[in-house]
Amino acid sequence: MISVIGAGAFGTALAVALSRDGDPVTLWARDPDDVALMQDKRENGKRLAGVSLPASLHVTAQIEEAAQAQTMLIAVPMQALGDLLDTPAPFMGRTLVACSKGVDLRTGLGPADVIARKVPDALAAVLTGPSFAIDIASGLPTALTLACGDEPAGTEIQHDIATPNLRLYLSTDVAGAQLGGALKNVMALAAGIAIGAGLGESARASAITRGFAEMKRFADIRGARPETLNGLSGLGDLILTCTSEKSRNYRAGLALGRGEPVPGGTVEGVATAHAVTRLAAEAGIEMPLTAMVDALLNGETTLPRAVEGLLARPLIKE
Ligand SMILES: NC(=O)C1=CN([C@@H]2O[C@H](COP(=O)(O)OP(=O)(O)OC[C@H]3O[C@@H](n4cnc5c(N)ncnc54)[C@H](OP(=O)(O)O)[C@@H]3O)[C@@H](O)[C@H]2O)C=CC1
Ligand SMILES: O=C(CO)COP(=O)(O)O
Repeated sequence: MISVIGAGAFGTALAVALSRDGDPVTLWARDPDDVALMQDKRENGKRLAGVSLPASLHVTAQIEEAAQAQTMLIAVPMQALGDLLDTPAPFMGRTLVACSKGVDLRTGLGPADVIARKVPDALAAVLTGPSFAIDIASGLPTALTLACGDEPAGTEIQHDIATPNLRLYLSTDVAGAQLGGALKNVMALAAGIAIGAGLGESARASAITRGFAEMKRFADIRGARPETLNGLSGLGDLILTCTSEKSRNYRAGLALGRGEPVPGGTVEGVATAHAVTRLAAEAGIEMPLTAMVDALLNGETTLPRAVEGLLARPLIKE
């Protein structure tokens, strides 16, 4: 049996997709009132309105019920993951599949690393790649990366989670998979800024391409394999998120570029830009786009100054 921890848009979408064919799935939400409403309406009106919850999907606010599953997909925002696992009992000895995309501000770790640190006896894996919650919930074809350091165990998880419309590719590069998903959100902010500020689609294409170079540079120093960044978890998700207004990170970038307030809610790239700017500086590598996004978000620069600074950088080899 599978359970999903966190009934946001993504957790709900995964739970719907995995239970659609009648398989029992438990979805855990922290708020009992939300759970009562979901049970009553058979819909998560707060986070994924318009999608019916299949009959075999059980919603609960009791973490012990979710812990009856051997495989638990954890889909809470990145900055909430560490706190959630501070009560490790329900998660011990389980297979924990991290679905968050980001870098933990406090530790600089990715989601699988946070799991490994907080629940050392669990088997940690990462599910990531190009996938809007609504696409998954609607049963549209989606291909994702399932990364697990233990290849035989990863193969089992891959087969447990895959559905006819949710195709999973296996990787053993956990570091690369979790970084691709985190860093592409920062680049989606940059791409949105370019369009929002009226810099044009050519500028956005440059931001995506040079952003990808930054992603690979950072991933390299964190021990990721280059081919992982070229796959679904890196390039695949970068393309999706930098080109679609369904992305919250891209929309936040659009707002920033237009000089409007950045919308609230789960915009993972904001904290990731901050964490990665610090980590890159400590490691002595250049990440100019990431640093620009972070500085703009923090009000440390203005858009004209940021663009001028990027264009005035020394001319280098590609
Ligand atoms: N939406 C998408 O298309 C995709 C999202 N993701 C990733 O999934 C993660 C979650 O995103 P998403 O589902 O969209 O976010 P949402 O904003 O839709 O929902 C966040 C959910 O997390 C819950 N939550 C927040 N803090 C805690 C906490 N401390 N303990 C328990 N639950 C908590 C919220 O509960 P409450 O309602 O009570 O506040 C809410 O149910 C992110 O890292 C995101 O990058 C990955 C792929 C696609
Ligand atoms: O990760 C996602 C798609 O793969 C969702 O992107 P946003 O968090 O920007 O909405």
